[in-house]
Amino acid sequence: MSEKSSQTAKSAPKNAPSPARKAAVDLLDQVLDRGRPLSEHAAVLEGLSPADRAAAQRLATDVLRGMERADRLLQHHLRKKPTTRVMNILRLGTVELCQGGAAHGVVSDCVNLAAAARPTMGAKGLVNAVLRKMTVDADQAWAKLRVPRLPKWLRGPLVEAWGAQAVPAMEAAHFAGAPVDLTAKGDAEAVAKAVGGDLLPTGSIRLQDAGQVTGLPGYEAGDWWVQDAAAALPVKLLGDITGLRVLDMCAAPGGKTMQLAAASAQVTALDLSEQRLKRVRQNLKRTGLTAELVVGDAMDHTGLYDAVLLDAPCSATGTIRRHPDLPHAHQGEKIAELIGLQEAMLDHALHLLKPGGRLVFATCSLIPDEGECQIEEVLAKHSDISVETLDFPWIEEEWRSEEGGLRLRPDFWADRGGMDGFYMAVLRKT
Ligand SMILES: C[S@@+](CC[C@H](N)C(=O)[O-])C[C@H]1O[C@@H](n2cnc3c(N)ncnc32)[C@H](O)[C@@H]1O
Repeated sequence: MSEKSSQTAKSAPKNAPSPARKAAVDLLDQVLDRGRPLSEHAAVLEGLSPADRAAAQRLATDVLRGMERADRLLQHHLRKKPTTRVMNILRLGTVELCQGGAAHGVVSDCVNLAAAARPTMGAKGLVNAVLRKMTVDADQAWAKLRVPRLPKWLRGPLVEAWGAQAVPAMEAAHFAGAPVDLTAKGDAEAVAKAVGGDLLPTGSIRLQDAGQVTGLPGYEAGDWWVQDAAAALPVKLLGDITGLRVLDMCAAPGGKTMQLAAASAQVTALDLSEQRLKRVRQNLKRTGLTAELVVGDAMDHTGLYDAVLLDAPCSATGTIRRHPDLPHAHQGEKIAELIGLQEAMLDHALHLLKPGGRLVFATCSLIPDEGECQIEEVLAKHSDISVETLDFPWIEEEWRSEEGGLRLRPDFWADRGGMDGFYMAVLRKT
């Protein structure tokens, strides 16, 4: 942890654990004990300094990424498995020590963390003894362990869909984490220069080591927003949309709404969640872009549009690089329901298209039932719908899927730092 993020700890009573480590373990408890994703725990981070908040999130995601390795190392030193909270303190200490954390600071703070609460107080000695052993050579053992695997509920279907070679490559991408990608409101080359990033072939700007993004040039002026390079492609597939009426059917937090507005479309941004739509409003304000915002259920929405973007709710399994909590927080029990919702939304979205209008269907999922299969079903059901041929110079042949869409995977662009998993296709009403 950085000096800055432990400042609060310095002013705290002697032996108080650092707020960032305590919050990191609280976050891990929520994910691993209660099955709730990290995005739902804003309350855990309340009252922390921005530096501690960032450190807590980074520590929790590092532990979730490396948990399989940490558990393998820990099992050699534990006769029986301790409570989840004690285990999470041990996981945090192990991951930090194996990734270059300062031995004394990490061990003593994890001991303080155990001592700070009644339910874990009795495990203080255990935490001390186990983590001290880890300081000897656990980092070398760590480096020799295999890349952590996805849990079985997800690994099985992915091996079936993409093959036994592809999945380890995806797991390596998940373990490596993700760089920060930006989408420029205007001149992408100028933004790349200003922030010192690389301009990707698809027009996004990539920063391998971004630091605090709000401190980057052009943030206040709203010259760009953070958006994975793959997530920026569905809107690009619409080409020139100047002056067209476009419905962004599931808009929040608004990355694609801003792209549509920046491309001079007349945008209606719809979302079921009033809370999440507030983020769209803030994003539009910062970037000086305009869209009509509507809170409502996509299934009740009426109107006729030149184009509809349906970035549907999905399993989000394509975003595990950034959200390593996802495969741990649940077992995929909601996926069948999501597939049904996507199908119903697709059908409804087609009714909102003018004749000749186009619909982009996208999901940040690696599961074909939430991508390719949805398009195959639409084509089988609707004789007036066809798949548009995608003809952009930045499309790589490897991305094309049989039914005419694009399949993006985290193991693609491995030499550049990967991309989120996504599916997208453009349909036309004839
Ligand atoms: C994948 S996210 C959209 C991301 C967004 N397009 C972007 O690029 O920032 C899916 C969104 O669908 C919204 N949603 C879920 N069910 C909905 C419904 N029935 N009608 C409208 N929006 C819905 C969720 O609130 C969520 O914001």
